[in-house]
Amino acid sequence: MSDSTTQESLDPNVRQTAAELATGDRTDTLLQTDDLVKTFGGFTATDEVDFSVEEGELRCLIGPNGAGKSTLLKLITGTLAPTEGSIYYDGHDVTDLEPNERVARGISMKFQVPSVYGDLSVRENARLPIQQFADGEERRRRVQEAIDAAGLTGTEDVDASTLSHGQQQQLEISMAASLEPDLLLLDEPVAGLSVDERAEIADRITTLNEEEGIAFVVIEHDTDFVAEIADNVTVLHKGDIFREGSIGDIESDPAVKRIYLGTDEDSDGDSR
Ligand SMILES: Nc1ncnc2c1ncn2[C@@H]1O[C@H](COP(=O)(O)OP(=O)(O)OP(=O)(O)O)[C@@H](O)[C@H]1O
Repeated sequence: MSDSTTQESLDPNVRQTAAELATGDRTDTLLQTDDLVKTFGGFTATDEVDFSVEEGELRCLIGPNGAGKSTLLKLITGTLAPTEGSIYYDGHDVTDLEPNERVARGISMKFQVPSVYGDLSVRENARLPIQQFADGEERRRRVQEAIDAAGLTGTEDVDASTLSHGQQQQLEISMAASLEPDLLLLDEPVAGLSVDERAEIADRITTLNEEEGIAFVVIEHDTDFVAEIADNVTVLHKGDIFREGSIGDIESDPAVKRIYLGTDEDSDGDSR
């Protein structure tokens, strides 16, 4: 959905670096958070986070429980409002936009818990996001494509509650992808799934990334799954970015091992 027209490039909210302004070049950064802070009462869940995603990138977000991963994704979608800081998407400041306005800009999210409507059929669920912008034959075709892409051909009329957990996750990824996002955020998409279901979700994510150019941020605990899908990994710890790199670099980093074991006092002299 990103479309940098001449009009948009005159938008006073467009953020460009001094170098870009000097040369007229734009980078390929799709998302950038700037000193993003979220506090709950006296507790800081994200602490001045500068997180970025390039166009078409597939990035995994890992970190111990409570590191602030889900909070960061909710700030990006607008489900949570930041305490301080800014979020730039496709060069525009989207910090004050409502979640639905961010969806219209191209940010889509699938939450940790499947949120398909169990008492609606597979077809009715698949139709929900599509009916906002397509009707008639185009709507029918796109709904069927979403169902087929989820591997659910033949289940169109059954209640979604009768699907397996893995099928519900597939349906929900289809629903998020049918909004034609440029950035899709997935919070633990394979939690509780079987080995076969995990492989199918991995396939689905890499296909959407490679064939449709959708950039992903995927929260995941299983490093084998991360290694299978991700170009790049960000490690979040105590609400801030602790490391970024390839999964190979991250897995062999002793400081990362320590934070997972909860013995990280040596790495930053702090514990939370
Ligand atoms: N609405 C809230 N009110 C108060 N505290 C919250 C709220 N949401 C999150 N937190 C706290 O913020 C911290 C970060 O939570 P978050 O869910 O972002 O972590 P996470 O890295 O996604 O963890 P996990 O891997 O366990 O899902 C946690 O200590 C959590 O208890």
